[in-house]
Amino acid sequence: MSSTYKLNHTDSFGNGDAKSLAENGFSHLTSLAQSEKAVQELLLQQTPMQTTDDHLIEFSEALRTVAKALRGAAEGKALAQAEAAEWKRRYELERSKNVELQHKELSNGVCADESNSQRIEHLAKSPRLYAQENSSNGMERICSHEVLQDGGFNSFTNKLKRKASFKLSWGCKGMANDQHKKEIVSFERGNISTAERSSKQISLTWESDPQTVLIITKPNSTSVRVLSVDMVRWLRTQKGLNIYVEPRVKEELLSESSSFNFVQTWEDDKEISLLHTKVDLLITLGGDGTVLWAASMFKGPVPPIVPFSMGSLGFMTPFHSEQYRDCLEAVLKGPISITLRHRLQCHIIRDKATNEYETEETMLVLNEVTIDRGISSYLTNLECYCDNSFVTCVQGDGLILSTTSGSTAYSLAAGGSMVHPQVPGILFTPICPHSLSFRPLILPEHVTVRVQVPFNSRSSAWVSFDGKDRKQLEAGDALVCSMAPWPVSTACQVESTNDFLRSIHDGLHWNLRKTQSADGPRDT
Ligand SMILES: NC(=O)c1ccc[n+]([C@@H]2O[C@H](COP(=O)([O-])OP(=O)(O)OC[C@H]3O[C@@H](n4cnc5c(N)ncnc54)[C@H](O)[C@@H]3O)[C@@H](O)[C@H]2O)c1
Ligand SMILES: Nc1ncnc2c1ncn2[C@@H]1O[C@H](COP(=O)(O)OP(=O)(O)OP(=O)(O)O)[C@@H](O)[C@H]1O
Repeated sequence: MSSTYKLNHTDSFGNGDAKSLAENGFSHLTSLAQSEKAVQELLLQQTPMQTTDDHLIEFSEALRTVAKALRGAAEGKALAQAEAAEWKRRYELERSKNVELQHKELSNGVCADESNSQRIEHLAKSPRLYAQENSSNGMERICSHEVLQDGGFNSFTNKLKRKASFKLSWGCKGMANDQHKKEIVSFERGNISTAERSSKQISLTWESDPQTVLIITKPNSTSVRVLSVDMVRWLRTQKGLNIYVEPRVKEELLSESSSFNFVQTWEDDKEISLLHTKVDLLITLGGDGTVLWAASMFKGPVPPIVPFSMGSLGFMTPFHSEQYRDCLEAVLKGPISITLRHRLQCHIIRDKATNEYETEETMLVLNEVTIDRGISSYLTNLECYCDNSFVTCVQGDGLILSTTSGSTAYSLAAGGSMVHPQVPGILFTPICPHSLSFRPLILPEHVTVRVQVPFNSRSSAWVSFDGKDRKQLEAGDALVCSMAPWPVSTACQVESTNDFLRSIHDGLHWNLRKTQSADGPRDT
């Protein structure tokens, strides 16, 4: 029988044996006393000038050690400040949302019972904890719309608005029982085994009928414009849905016919920030850029997206516009397979910021965040850390931190691997590194990556988010990046893996080669 053992988390310092430590400590003391004696004997033999030089060298080494320690402490502080600011931002966001809902409820005259008010109080104090408690109480529904959107108090918010609810379930294609089984790691009797895989094909099943659809369209395209007119009319007359479009599109529709005045839109950013509470389904008409654009409008939870291909490549747009009616019929009925695409949340910490709350607005990316040399002709010099551990210094044109969805975009062009979008991870791909040994990395999804422009950098660097919103990073500024809690779910044509393979075959002609003919030399 193999021996039994326990798996434990250990800290990075390790916990050595106390006895051997004491012994080591004793032998250190003895050797220290001996070396001190040796140093004294040496000093007696030396001239006064030599002694002064030695002292100066020793002193400068000590100063260097202190400077190194101070730099380490400053780096640790910057990271802690970034984290504190992010938590504060989330806390304020949740709190203001809850207070707003509470006010709405009072003004609607709905009498909140005691348990609801306690829950609101609890949420306002500790939104994240509440969401976790709620989502881990052994229910089969492990990732519900309500949990992502409202922190779990759906019965209360249902009184305030009408949103279609749905559930996500993890299961194998074709399996009758698609109930999610948690991944179980067992280490009984010294044997480690996993019972279930955590990430299976995900399907979305509506629990109540979707009622509101948002349509986002690529601008300046006649075919998109023609299709959007037809689709809006069909969704309204045949499906009786409420429809939101961008202000530009509403104008286009009204210029077509005044009968489109039922179409809704928004006026400012505040209204955009509330869209996720009203919209059940998001339809995009365009290419991958339109999907990126639509996702970037949602700084928090994103409604499920049905992307129609009206561009040239369409990695994330599996649906054909010609059959849009059949496709939307199927989606509105459900269940549908989805790809849950992770996003990265990024924020810039300015060296000039005087306190930890002075971070800039958090940016969410579906493809990647890129730090490059911009218009500068010098090499970028970027110090990279992963959870406080030094990774490397990028010297080249720049660095791409990509999601797995973005692995087939810019990261691919820079030599990164193609990764199935359902794999959670952060790709660390250099752009033209001036080194023969810089291979791209894939980091696990739970890490925080920090990229800093060193104080002695010759030039500044530039950040862009999904290829947009360029910002300058001066010496001393840093970009902090981690996995966002709000993924983007896109409907699949068949299912996630089939769609991914189809897109790399059709879009990139991956590994296309004429098949070798059967005639010719063979192994005997
Ligand atoms: N050298 C490069 O390959 C390069 C350079 C700059 C930007 N980009 C990519 O362009 C994206 C912005 O896209 P856009 O449409 O707004 O700009 P765009 O109009 O310049 O199009 C960029 C191209 O990248 C494709 N693309 C976008 N996301 C993709 C994905 N996840 N998988 C495969 N291909 C994808 C698009 O279909 C399009 O053909 C950026 O996020 C970046 O990934 C690539
Ligand atoms: N609703 C929108 N409002 C403003 N800009 C948009 C919108 N939708 C898309 N864009 C921008 O338009 C550009 C082109 O969009 P998209 O990539 O969808 O079309 P495409 O270039 O024809 O398709 P493909 O990328 O497949 O070749 C992108 O830069 C995108 O950011």
